Amino acid sequence: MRGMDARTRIDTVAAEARRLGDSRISDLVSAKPARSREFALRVGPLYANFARQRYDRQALDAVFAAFEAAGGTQALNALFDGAQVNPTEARPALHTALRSDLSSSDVARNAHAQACDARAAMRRVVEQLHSSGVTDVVSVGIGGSDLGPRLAVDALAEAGASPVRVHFLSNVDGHAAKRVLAGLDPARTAVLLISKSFGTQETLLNGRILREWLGDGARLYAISANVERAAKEFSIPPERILPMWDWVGGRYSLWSAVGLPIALAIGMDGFEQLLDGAAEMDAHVLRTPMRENLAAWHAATAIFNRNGLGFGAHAVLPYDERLRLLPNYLQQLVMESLGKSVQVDGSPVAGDTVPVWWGGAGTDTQHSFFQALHQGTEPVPCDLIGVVQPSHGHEVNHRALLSNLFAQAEAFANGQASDDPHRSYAGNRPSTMLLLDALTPHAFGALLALYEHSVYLQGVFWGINPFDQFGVELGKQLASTLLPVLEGRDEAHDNVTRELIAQVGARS
Ligand SMILES: O=P(O)(O)OC[C@H]1O[C@](O)(CO)[C@@H](O)[C@@H]1O
Repeated sequence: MRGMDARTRIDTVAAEARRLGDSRISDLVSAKPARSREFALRVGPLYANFARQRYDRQALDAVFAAFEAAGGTQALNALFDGAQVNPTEARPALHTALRSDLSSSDVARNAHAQACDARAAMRRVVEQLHSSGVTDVVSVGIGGSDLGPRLAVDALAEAGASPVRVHFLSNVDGHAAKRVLAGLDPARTAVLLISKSFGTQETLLNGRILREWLGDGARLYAISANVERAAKEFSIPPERILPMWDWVGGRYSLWSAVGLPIALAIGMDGFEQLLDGAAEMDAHVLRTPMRENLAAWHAATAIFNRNGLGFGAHAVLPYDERLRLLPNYLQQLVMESLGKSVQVDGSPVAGDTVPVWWGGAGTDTQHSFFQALHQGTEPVPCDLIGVVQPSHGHEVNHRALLSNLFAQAEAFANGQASDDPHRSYAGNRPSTMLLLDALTPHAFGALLALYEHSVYLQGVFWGINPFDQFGVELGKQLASTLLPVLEGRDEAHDNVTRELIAQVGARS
């Protein structure tokens, strides 16, 4: 098994899916009643049930063996130790060092020490802003410098609990700035410019709008790995710039000072609980054999559904309004990490990699796209996510919410036969159920860390680098060449683009 290449790993998974043939989820469950318990794991506040997937123990074990053959355990150690797991950019990816101290390597220890210093600086900024009379904070950033903090604030902030309201501005579309600024008072607003590179067009342009709008630069802060550029272009003094590092990927950065909007919204203690939850998942993932390892189960499920069953989409369906932005966040985490067609050595991948990830919050989405999930021609495997204890007192609603969550999972798996083909449900549609005890910062941190580690293990299985994102560069380069065309200073080189820009000229 050892040294098995990616092609063989994928073939192994496909062979297991073929062996299982048309096995139905309902048959797998009824043949082995213990499956509903045995295909479930708990890590702290997070429970996961995989009984309604279309594999059996033998298939799962084959995927775990393939993970091991791909060097999964060593790869996890390499990640935590700060080895160069991002070889195309010659960097480690030490997001784990931002929240846990599980490796004794010098690189990881040094990173953890820097993270602790940055956290102390964050605490000072939070105290300063909470006691400054500032009522609103606008966080300007995009991608990994926006989606994680935006999700966490939406999920965890209780209205009125913080002295400041936190707003987010990401899109280069000026309507976004117009909307965010409407109703805000520049004299009582602070602005955070968050950009690892400080070279991102959207953030620089929005940052300039905000700096001008603020008038007084005294309430302008930056979080960046490019301190010089932040200081130079926006004249922000060093004490108002918090660090980032090239050893943290943007989409893995909410645990760093990039999470300042979170700390402002839920308090620094809440932010540290978030880190503790992620650290609990880190310890579990690093120390637990594949067969009991929640991230390995989650990754194996994704691999089986993609390479075994050939499904091209995956839905994230949180049954909690507070997690409505989770699909947006996971789209970047998963698709920017795993949307690759070449292996680390540059050779083509051996089979399909990431499917399309999408989704939305239940029960709203039941009334929009669930029709396709139940009766569309291709099953869409999904993660259904529920929260056991709500933080509201509307118990009847909460029971209704949970009844819908469990009902959908049952309907996906079991379907329902009918003589009328229009009213027939094929079922046999795989789903994983994730249940959080409550949506605390700790549980939320554990959930996000689970996804990060699952993504990493999927990358290891496919032999790809989950930490680069060169695919986003071409569009950025072309946009920069088309800017002078839109300003009438150059000609477009592509015929269709030239025609489109002529339309803009004629109508504006
Ligand atoms: O934090 P920065 O450097 O502004 O980058 C923002 C985002 O842009 C990307 O590079 C993709 O365009 C993401 O990976 C990153 O999170």
